[in-house]
Amino acid sequence: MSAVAIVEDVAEPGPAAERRGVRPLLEAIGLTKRFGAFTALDAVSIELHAGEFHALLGENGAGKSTLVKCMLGYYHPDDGSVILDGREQTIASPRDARRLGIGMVYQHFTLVPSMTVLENLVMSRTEVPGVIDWKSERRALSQFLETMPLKVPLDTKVDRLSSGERQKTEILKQLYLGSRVLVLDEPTSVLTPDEAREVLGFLRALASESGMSVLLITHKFAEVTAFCDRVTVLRKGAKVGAGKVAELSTADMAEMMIGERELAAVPDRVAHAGETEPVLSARNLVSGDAGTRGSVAIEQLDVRAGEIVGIAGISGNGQTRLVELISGQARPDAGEIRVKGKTYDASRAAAQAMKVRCLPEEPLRNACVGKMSVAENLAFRAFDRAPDGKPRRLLDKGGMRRDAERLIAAYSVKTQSPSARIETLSGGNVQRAVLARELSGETDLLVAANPCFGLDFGAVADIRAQILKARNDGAAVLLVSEDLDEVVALSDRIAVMFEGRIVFECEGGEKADTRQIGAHMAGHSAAGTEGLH
Ligand SMILES: Nc1ncnc2c1ncn2[C@@H]1O[C@H](COP(=O)(O)OP(=O)(O)OP(=O)(O)O)[C@@H](O)[C@H]1O
Repeated sequence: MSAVAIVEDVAEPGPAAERRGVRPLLEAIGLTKRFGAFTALDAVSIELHAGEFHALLGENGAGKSTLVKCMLGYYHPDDGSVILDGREQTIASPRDARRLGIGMVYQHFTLVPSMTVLENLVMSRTEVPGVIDWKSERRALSQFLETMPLKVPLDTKVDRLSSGERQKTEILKQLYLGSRVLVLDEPTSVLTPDEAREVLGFLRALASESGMSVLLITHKFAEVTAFCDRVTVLRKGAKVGAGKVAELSTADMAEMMIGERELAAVPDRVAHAGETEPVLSARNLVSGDAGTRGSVAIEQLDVRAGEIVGIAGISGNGQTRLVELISGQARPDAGEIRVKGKTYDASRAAAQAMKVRCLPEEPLRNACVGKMSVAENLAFRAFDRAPDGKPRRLLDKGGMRRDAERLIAAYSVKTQSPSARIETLSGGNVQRAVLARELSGETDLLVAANPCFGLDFGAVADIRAQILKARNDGAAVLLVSEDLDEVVALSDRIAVMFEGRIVFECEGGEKADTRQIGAHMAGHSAAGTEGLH
């Protein structure tokens, strides 16, 4: 057995539960879920006590989402039971879960963008009257919100909210619906560090005061140690450990998650000779009306071979549009993008010829066809070319499968087989698959948007190593990330975007002053607006 013995889940309650008695509020016993011949969840049990903040850890594909989906009625487990308040429950649908007070906040938003916060909250109830008395609904909601330290504007349409406000609305929605068990799937990935502390601190306090039980799926050990009472760890669909957070070190938890496997070593940064012509240059790039959410107004942005330029910014400040413009998902209203000195129209042919590769946000939606196989998705860049680069008329299915097997092994993509539909992969494994496709072959320009979003720490090490390797091999890398630590760690230079413009630039790595960068991200400076060049 490894140095970290499997910690028996001794049904010991967390501190708040100790006050309230030992019977768990919710208990899942022996949950098993199979997809065909594949067992995604193998007799997993978990106990959530009243007032407890419980972390659920595991690598990408370990079965965390499958477990909570079984508890919430999205999946019907093949075996096992869910017990609430000591009574076995049949949770056949999410509606049943909601009725029982089990709610979930997803990684992706479930609010209706064209409706206001008020309308969203009212319409989310299980029972909505045929005729809604909006006046009294507003009064009730305002009173409810007054008791909450998290603030959201009731009359604003959701599509006008920042990511942080949307996330807070999702959480408030669950509290408004009266959830007694709240499951959160990586809630802080769209929040700034301050917002993350605010939200988790609030939920921590609320759990202790009200007896609500919170189950937090996270890849961030800092959140587990700062906020959680107990932890359950899954590996390959099985429970491999559980215990009190206070009695476990980060290393213990990491070892439970991955065993004794070594993490990828991040390569040293290779120095490149002198100033070169930029590989990517954007001039006077405009998209959308200046100052509106998500618009872009960049005078100058250059990225040279062998460097990583990191774009830091709070979500909604134009970074997503910038990536869309470079990857061809959107057209600029004005301005120009050049790659290696030539005008770049971001067509598939141009991307092929200029060796431009892109890992967009939400890769399953933006870079994959979910119903096609992993092998087919991995072949999107190359299926119509022979190895010598000549056009190919007939698909080489055998070759596609061999290439897929090679990439799946090289990038440790967890899939049942190359022919599995890519939408059946866990979120982190879709991310790995797309990066495997984009980094195979020669790359002169790599655009990576939030490349480590939702990835476990082992995968983060792998992906960061791959990006640095691409840079060391001479690629120009534009890294757009909402994770400031990631931008600082990986970038040679950093540009901060605020309201569509580049408002600040500085060196990356140890020389970066994160407080100063943070202030510019929040728009707290009238600093220069020159572009990065
Ligand atoms: N509908 C499905 N059909 C087939 N396989 C599935 C399906 N849903 C999940 N799986 C498989 O079950 C396993 C567990 O996936 P799950 O999404 O629960 O992992 P996870 O721990 O939540 O990962 P991540 O951290 O990447 O979100 C994965 O191997 C995944 O490919």
